[in-house]
Amino acid sequence: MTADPSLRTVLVVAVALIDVDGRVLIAKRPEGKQLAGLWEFPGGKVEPGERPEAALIRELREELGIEVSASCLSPFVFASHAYDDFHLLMPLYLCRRWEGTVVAREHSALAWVRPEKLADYPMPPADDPLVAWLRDLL
Ligand SMILES: Nc1nc2c([nH]c(=O)n2[C@H]2C[C@H](O)[C@@H](COP(=O)(O)OP(=O)(O)OP(=O)(O)O)O2)c(=O)[nH]1
Ligand SMILES: [Mg+2]
Repeated sequence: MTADPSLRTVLVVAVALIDVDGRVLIAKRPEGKQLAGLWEFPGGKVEPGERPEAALIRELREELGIEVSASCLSPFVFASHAYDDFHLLMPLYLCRRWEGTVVAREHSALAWVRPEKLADYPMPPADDPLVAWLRDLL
């Protein structure tokens, strides 16, 4: 029997960067990408053989131009969401410390948002439970 490739589980790591005022960074997905125009937590796919924290550190360098150390990444909650063509498994880390200033290298916009205001920004359906956890626990 052949496995249905459309049911593959994709591991994506993401982070809620939190600034000194308790605001969370979200980033707008650019045109041409899946889920374009929606706001997301920065991050991306874990490559084969890559540790999740290393993948997140790499993605934050590529996407935002900041340096984060693994010891500053706190595992928080995760999303498990069935999209039509794949199943998304996405741990969300918290991070309050980084080096450098965030720049939108791959996104069309960035926003620092109070947790209770995150629901005002359209995000992928997988993110709804994460937003609720941030609002309730931060
Ligand atoms: N980074 C991120 N991805 C999310 C979120 N919510 C959500 O459904 N996703 C989905 C969108 C994509 O299908 C997948 C992550 O893909 P991505 O486009 O960010 O991956 P990547 O940074 O490695 O970029 P690429 O090289 O594959 O283009 O996870 C979120 O909050 N943050
Ligand atoms: Mg990404």
